Amino acid sequence: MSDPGESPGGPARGVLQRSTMGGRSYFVFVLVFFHMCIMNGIAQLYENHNNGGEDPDPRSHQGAPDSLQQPPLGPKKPPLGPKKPPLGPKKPPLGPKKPPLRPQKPALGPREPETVREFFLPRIDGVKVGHVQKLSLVPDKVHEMRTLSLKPLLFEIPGFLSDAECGVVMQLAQLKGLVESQLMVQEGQEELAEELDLSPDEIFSLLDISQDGQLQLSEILTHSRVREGIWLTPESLREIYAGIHADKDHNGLLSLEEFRQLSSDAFQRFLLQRGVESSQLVRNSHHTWLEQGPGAHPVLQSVKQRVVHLTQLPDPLVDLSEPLQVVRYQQGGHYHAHHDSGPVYPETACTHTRPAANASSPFETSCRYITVLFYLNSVEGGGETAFPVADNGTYEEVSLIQNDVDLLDTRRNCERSNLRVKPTRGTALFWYNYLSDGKGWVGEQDQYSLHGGCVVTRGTKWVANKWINIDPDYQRQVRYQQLVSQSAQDHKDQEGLVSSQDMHDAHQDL
Ligand SMILES: O=C(O)CCC(=O)C(=O)O
Ligand SMILES: [Fe+2]
Repeated sequence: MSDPGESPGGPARGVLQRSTMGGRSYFVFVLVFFHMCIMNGIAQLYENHNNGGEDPDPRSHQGAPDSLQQPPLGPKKPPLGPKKPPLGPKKPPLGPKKPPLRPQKPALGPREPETVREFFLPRIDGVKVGHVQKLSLVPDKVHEMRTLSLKPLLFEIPGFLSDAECGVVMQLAQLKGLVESQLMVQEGQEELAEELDLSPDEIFSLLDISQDGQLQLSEILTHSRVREGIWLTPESLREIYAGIHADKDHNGLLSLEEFRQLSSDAFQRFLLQRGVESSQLVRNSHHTWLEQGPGAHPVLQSVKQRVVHLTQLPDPLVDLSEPLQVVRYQQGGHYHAHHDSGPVYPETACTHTRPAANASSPFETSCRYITVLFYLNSVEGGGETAFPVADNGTYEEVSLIQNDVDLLDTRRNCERSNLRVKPTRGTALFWYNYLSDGKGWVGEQDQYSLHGGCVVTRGTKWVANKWINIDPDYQRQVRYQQLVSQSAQDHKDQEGLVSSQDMHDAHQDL
């Protein structure tokens, strides 16, 4: 499954308003349950945890960081590269296994219609779990980067940030102000639901994975762990069943007959009236965003530059990514397991390249190719980052919840995760949310990159996320960068600052 932390359930208020009686009510129920079940399997898969209603930050709702949404595109962003030196020489050595920045061009398969790829994303070789590579990220210091898993490709770099830098980032975040990371009621999925045209029997059949004519709790939860932003557990689902008299024969299962009789009014009313504590949400934290471009605090700029070196990506890709997200969990805080970015489908639009998209798409995700997670403090108790299925032999969605044990539940089952990283101040984790497509670009989502923040049992936990946004659609990424560069250029030209040669040189990196 993809990120459970985003608007999977959908439009409680809208549905309540619309639900009347009889056939209409039934139809609405179908929509509601479709939300619960199918939209989580589809729409949610398309989006990432910060799109949709959980995140009150406007840049999350609308997709892109403020600086990327404002036309013209680039005032806050540095120009894309007219003056940049070639990519290779300025990168620090990463040890013997460093992949070439411009490997031999692989066969491209079906010929691409517009431009041939001229750029190949570097991808660091993990070699094997436990492998250590030396990095020179800053002068006079050698960092060690240890491979923690190959699925996902995940590394740990102790001391990536100094104690003082961690302090500055936390202070800047506090100065800016943190907001709750999750809104209760998710908006914006109603129209999507109305486009759906499935009968209750069809929905039932889709949910009934084992095809035994009964819906088990795990079959419901596999498709929808989240309702109204609330993390559903087997217990809470039983409570809902009891509250709306769904399970008439009290056998813990929903038959088709029981399923057909469910009323959406009752279901919605139960959830909304029950009242919710923050511990029952998908995510229980506060966060803010810090820009890292020119004019930002030197520490933030320096961290960004270090990320460029770490990832070996060209500056523009990092510059045009989301700002730094700083997150604070208070005692009792958590973040259930999720993917930072959604899977790739032809219809998927990336938030950051939306200005360069040809057509509007109903599905949007942040397209976070890489996550760099910084621990800004060492946590007194709990708060580990869990990777439930890291290096698992297989990834099976249905195996994530078995016998009432939900591996994605970081409040209860973190200790069952394949990998847990204890927060240590200054350490950075770094992983790829996507595989390579084998042709030097972004491939499939790496399902093994599921991760979450375990409940903080003592003290406060501070982390920061640097997400590197890259569009799996190479052409769209190129178009977007050209657009940004052109926009920045237009600005400069108006001010008489640059020559046409500079314009010509733009985007040589991509
Ligand atoms: O808090 C953690 O350890 C993980 C945070 C995370 O996954 C996120 O913010 O996306
Ligand atoms: Fe995450």
